[in-house]
Amino acid sequence: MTRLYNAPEDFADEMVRGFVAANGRYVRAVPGGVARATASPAGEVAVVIGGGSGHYPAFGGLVGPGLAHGAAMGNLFASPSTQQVRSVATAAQQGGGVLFTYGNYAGDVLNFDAAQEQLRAAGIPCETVAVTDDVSSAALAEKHKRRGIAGDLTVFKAAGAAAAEGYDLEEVVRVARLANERTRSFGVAFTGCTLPGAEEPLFSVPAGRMAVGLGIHGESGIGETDVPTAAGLAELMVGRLLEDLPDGVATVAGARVVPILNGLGAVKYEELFVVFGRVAELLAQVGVEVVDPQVGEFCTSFDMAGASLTLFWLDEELERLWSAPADTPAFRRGSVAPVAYADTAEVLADEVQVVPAASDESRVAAERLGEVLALVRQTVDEHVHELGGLDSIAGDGDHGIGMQRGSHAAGDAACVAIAAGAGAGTMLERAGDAWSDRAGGTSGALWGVALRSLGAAIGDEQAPHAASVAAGVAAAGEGIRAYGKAKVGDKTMVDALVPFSATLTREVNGGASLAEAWAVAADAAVAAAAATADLLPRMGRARPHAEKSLGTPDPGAHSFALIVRAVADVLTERAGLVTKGTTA
Ligand SMILES: Nc1ncnc2c1ncn2[C@@H]1O[C@H](COP(=O)(O)OP(=O)(O)O)[C@@H](O)[C@H]1O
Ligand SMILES: O=C(COP(=O)(O)O)[C@@H](O)CO
Repeated sequence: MTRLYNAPEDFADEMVRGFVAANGRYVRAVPGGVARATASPAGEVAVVIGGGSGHYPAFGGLVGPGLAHGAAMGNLFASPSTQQVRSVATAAQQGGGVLFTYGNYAGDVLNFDAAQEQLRAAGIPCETVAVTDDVSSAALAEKHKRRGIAGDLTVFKAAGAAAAEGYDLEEVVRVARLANERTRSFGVAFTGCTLPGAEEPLFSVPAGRMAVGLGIHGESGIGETDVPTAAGLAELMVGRLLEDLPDGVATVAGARVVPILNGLGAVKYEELFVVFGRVAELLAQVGVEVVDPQVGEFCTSFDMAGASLTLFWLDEELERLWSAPADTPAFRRGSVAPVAYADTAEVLADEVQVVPAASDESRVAAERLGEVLALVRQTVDEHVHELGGLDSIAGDGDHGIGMQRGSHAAGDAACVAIAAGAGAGTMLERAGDAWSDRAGGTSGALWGVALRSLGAAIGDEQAPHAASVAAGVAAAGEGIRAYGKAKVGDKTMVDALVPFSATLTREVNGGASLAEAWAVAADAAVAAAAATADLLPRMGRARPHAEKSLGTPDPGAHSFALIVRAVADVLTERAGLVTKGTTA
């Protein structure tokens, strides 16, 4: 149970504020997360980490000399948005380029990759290493599909130390890849976590049973077994990790390894020490030389009761980098040389956004579309718990709160744009920016793409009409597919969007009004979303838990269908909004 919060939707923002207030010696707040409070040498490579909130000390707690230069801090269990990542990297970079490193999750990959493209276009060299240490999330042959869990730390630390030693970007990337290749983790859970404001944990494990192969977002394990003794758990974890040796480790005897026994939130340090006693014995029995073991909390999942073991297989260079000094809120070793505080006076003035000229009819249409966005927000509010519940079956339970944050931000941005005299196209583009910026995660990025594509197709000249709306929806669909790379049948929102768009275009081309065409298309989306219950997910968070999701519709397809259905009802009701063929 997460007991202490104000409004649940404000939890992540308030957490960051308090974290900065408590750690001003290490970090300063920047839009989107935190950057080092201390100055770094000009030309040093900046290591920028990040991810969703709810995993402290990942990610903000690992910012400081010898480790990360900045952390993009997303909403609870949702990746930071592209804007957040770009903004933190811009604040953290020192002229030597940027390494992005983070756990390998769909939302993080989408948003960090997009930020990387934007930074490169702005002339800032930028590379990425996604951490893939969780052996339970994919077979060794598909290591690139594995998730990042507590092994994030070894990669961040190696990269941060290399940057501090003056390695250039290419060399920092090499070291981060090597550390990732030589890091393996495996975890278990006894209970799921409960998000602030939620009444139920994201999953539960029957009494006396243990989920094996945990995820750090309240995803249940890949399998289940009886709860073993502490020694039995140590044997399970060490045994599993010794089956998955990294390339370059031919034999375990004589290998030097940093073990990290990580508590997920509700397992006590004393319990971890009991487990670790047996871990150390088992490693010694096979001839592993334990170096600088770590027992504590390094990547958590709120109040989840669980533990993971990471083995970091050192070579000479990695051992030197691991042992190098670091000074961050949550990870300290050795003593770092005294550092001055960063001069932040010049940083990050808000961009002034000028509203482009628009025709009168487009401005009137913007007001009507603003009402539609208010309806989207209301629809999401009414279904927020249902969406979270669907997402908790095989995902991370955040789809409701992510959609809520995004739709509220889009509605607010629409009001600001309308008040500033924006046309319909600009208003939708601003709403899309706000949606993706505030929601983060996969669906936030994709709804941002959708609204921006729709806005670009509609423009600020003419009032939207049935044909331009159908073309805009088709452009939104193409944008989402190009960005997210999902195909029909992968069990994503694309499964509802594609039939919706195809039906809308067909009906409009056949002469239906927008209201008539939208209603038929919404029926198609609702049916297609329901039919995703029979599919196995091939993309996103639900993929490692594919079988669990059978029988449950995809959350993103379902929310899409709810929204287009609600819009259909309003369009039909207010048919005055739409005139056949030409005027919306
Ligand atoms: N590659 C993708 N393309 C399109 N939609 C996707 C993709 N990956 C995931 N989704 C959609 O995103 C939904 C999950 O959204 P959300 O929970 O908000 O994001 P996250 O999984 O990042 O926390 C899924 O139910 C699915 O519909
Ligand atoms: O959940 C996280 C990001 O992944 P999504 O794919 O957006 O859910 C985050 O907590 C780990 O970075």
